[in-house]
Amino acid sequence: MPSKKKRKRGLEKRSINKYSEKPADFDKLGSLYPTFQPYVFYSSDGRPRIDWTDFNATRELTRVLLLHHHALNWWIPDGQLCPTLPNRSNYIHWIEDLLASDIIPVIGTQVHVKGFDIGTGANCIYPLLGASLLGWTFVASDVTDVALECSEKNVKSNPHISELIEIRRVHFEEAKHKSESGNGEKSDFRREMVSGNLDSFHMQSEPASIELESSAKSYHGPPILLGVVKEGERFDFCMCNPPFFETIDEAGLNPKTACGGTPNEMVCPGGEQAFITRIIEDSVQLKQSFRWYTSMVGRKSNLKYLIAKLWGFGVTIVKTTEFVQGRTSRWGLAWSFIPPKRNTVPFNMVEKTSLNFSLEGLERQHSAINVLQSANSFFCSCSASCKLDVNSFHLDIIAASGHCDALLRSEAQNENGLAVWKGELESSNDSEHQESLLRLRISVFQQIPGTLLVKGSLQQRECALSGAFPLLFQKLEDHLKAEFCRKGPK
Ligand SMILES: C[S@@+](CC[C@H](N)C(=O)[O-])C[C@H]1O[C@@H](n2cnc3c(N)ncnc32)[C@H](O)[C@@H]1O
Repeated sequence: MPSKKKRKRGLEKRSINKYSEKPADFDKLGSLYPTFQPYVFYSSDGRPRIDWTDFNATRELTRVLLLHHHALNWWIPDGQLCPTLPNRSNYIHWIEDLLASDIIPVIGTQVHVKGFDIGTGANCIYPLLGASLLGWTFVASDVTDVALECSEKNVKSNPHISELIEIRRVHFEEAKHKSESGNGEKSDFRREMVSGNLDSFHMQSEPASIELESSAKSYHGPPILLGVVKEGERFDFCMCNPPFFETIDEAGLNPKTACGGTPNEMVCPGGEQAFITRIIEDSVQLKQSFRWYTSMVGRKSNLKYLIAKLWGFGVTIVKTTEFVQGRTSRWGLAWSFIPPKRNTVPFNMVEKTSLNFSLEGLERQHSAINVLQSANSFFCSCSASCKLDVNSFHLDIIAASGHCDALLRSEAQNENGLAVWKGELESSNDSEHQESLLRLRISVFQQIPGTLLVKGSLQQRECALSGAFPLLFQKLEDHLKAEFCRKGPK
């Protein structure tokens, strides 16, 4: 049963992901809901199926599942993005886990869990699930009239949770005014956009007059968090299923499914990389107004780019997860500016504590020791503490967040910097400081002549920086391959 009112913080029951194990039982749903029955047919093996390429079928399935499992009334107009519930539920449950882990402490005295859904869409799916399953309160933003009107309708048709959800229009003019009023914020959208003509907005071909220097792909669109979050507001988390694509052609809308999705929902200039980069940049300004900032990411290459960016901005923690649905993977990315709690419960920061790669095609004069020495200088360049053991062919590294930042941004410290950092690492007995250090071991083994295996192992999984391990190891791989591996036949 959905909760009737806001649940107090700490009284949250862990919810069950209804979609994690079994696929939907079309037979049962068809017999319970006559409006769904016409969409169910039986394949030659006798299994009940629906036609995933029929938008009406996927929308009706979503409608009956929300009604059946969550007692939610729901509808969207033709062509609007129809959410797949397993994937949306996974995201909600992941945030539930982040909040429950308590690694990032609660801010202020807020009694109820409060989330911000960036781009709630006509379907308003995250607030509806979060409020009905967990009693969370939400501010849900969007920019298009259809999304705002329809999400409002979806909220109102569920009176038992309607008081928990505020639908908030993103006003272009309001944020522009803020940026002109001298708070130093850059404005990158144009006056004609104030009219609210989002289609012309999406079609604008020139880049905006002020580009984001730091993003490879720049976002020029309506405000996202800055200018939408009100003065003094505090949130436990934000979440976002961003417009993933740069063009509607790129969206290519999976021919095997019909989940709708208009250009306004699926596309933004610069795609998800630019959109999430803007969320990150807004978070740098809003800092501790949110306990966790999160976003869904559609491409693994963007995930790597965004994580490196985050460390560069001095976040205290980065957490990722993979959401797998059928053959499609999406990733969850979370970060915070709040220092992690002392003596936190073990927290599953990375899936793998051991990674490896091979160095192939090595010249005869290059041995395992040369590779270890190169790894040693790689980590020393950022002033991490390194201990090379040439007898056992391994290198032990201890790095603080500043070292990880520097390595991920490829910035080495100067000699003075090295002394300060090393001194800090070696002299500190502070348990909190020790707990927040990343400890790695790099070992090198000969496999066959000309091929070495480099193995990296995380020595302490429960460390706030352990999320940096795969990224650092990837950087090391690039560094060693560039130095030792032959490019091709000479
Ligand atoms: C991919 S849809 C996600 C809809 C819904 N949250 C879901 O998961 O199905 C992206 C949504 O973001 C909205 N959007 C685009 N730019 C925005 C902005 N600057 N602020 C708020 N919403 C925005 C779009 O109108 C669209 O509804």
